Amino acid sequence: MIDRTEGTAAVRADGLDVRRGGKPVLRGLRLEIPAGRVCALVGPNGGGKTTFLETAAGLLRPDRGTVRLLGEDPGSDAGRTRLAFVGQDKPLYPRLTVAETLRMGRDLNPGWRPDLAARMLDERISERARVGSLSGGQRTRVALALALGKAADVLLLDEPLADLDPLSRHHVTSVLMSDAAERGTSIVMSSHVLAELEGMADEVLLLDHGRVRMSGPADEATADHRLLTGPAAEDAAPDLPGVVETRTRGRQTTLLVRGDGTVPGGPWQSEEPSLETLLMSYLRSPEAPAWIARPLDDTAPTATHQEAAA
Ligand SMILES: Nc1ncnc2c1ncn2[C@@H]1O[C@H](COP(=O)(O)OP(=O)(O)OP(=O)(O)O)[C@@H](O)[C@H]1O
Repeated sequence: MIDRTEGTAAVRADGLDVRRGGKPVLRGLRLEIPAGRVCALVGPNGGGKTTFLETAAGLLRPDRGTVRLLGEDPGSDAGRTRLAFVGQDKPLYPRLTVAETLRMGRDLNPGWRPDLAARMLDERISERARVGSLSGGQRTRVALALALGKAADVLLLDEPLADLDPLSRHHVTSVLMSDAAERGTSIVMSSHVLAELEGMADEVLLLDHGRVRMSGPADEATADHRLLTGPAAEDAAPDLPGVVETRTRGRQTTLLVRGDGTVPGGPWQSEEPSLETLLMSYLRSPEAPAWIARPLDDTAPTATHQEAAA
């Protein structure tokens, strides 16, 4: 494990406002992702996931508020050496071979670990192949190899699994999980494939309209909700506090309820929701109050990026 990351959040955003094309995209984001965790970043299209990752990677400057990676400004030299970012566009040099690309990674990164980079590749990606001749999924694997070889403390990955086949997805998620377990790497990865995040994510962060809808440990999130199933008859649904969503299909009604308390009994069955069910309910219920496990202390100062950097 990486001792120097203990006690400091992998990512902390405080009052983060980011505008793009003149429009507010992130709106006063306040959140903390603990170090050494695998965080699933989810949300609808346009919710602000890419903008958040690009800001956390130091590629976009906040209009207001701060973002810190392991306590560092991500735009500083110290911040840049501790993070690796893989965006959706994966800019690689098409004329270089895979071997030349990895040599470039070695030359640019003092802490380069060829063994870590090699884990992302397999015999189907020839080191002699030019990057421009690879498929989209193979290029993703090369971009991930560059990121992993950097041996960074925080990996920020924007939909890294999106163009991978099922075997490659399995390979890449195993390599990422091993890296998190062996080196204590903090990983924040966005994805739309909610089922795949189950069992992989320690933390969940749901962004919608540039605001936090859910933030905290995945197991706490599911344990703090109940899925109630019962008859669809009119007026049969129990009147409970904390209902996030009510759905009726055929003769059955399901309620997703916040809190592990009251179970109505009678014909109603109660179980803990899966992470996928929970996230789907929150995605379908934009009016439900946010679930935030660790609200940030309101007394913490909120400086602008420019103030903080000065
Ligand atoms: N380069 C840009 N210029 C102007 N507006 C942008 C730009 N990139 C993104 N936006 C806007 O910012 C908002 C958030 O986009 P963002 O890409 O961060 O969302 P996302 O959650 O990653 O979406 P997706 O799931 O589709 O990848 C959208 O309204 C989008 O139109």
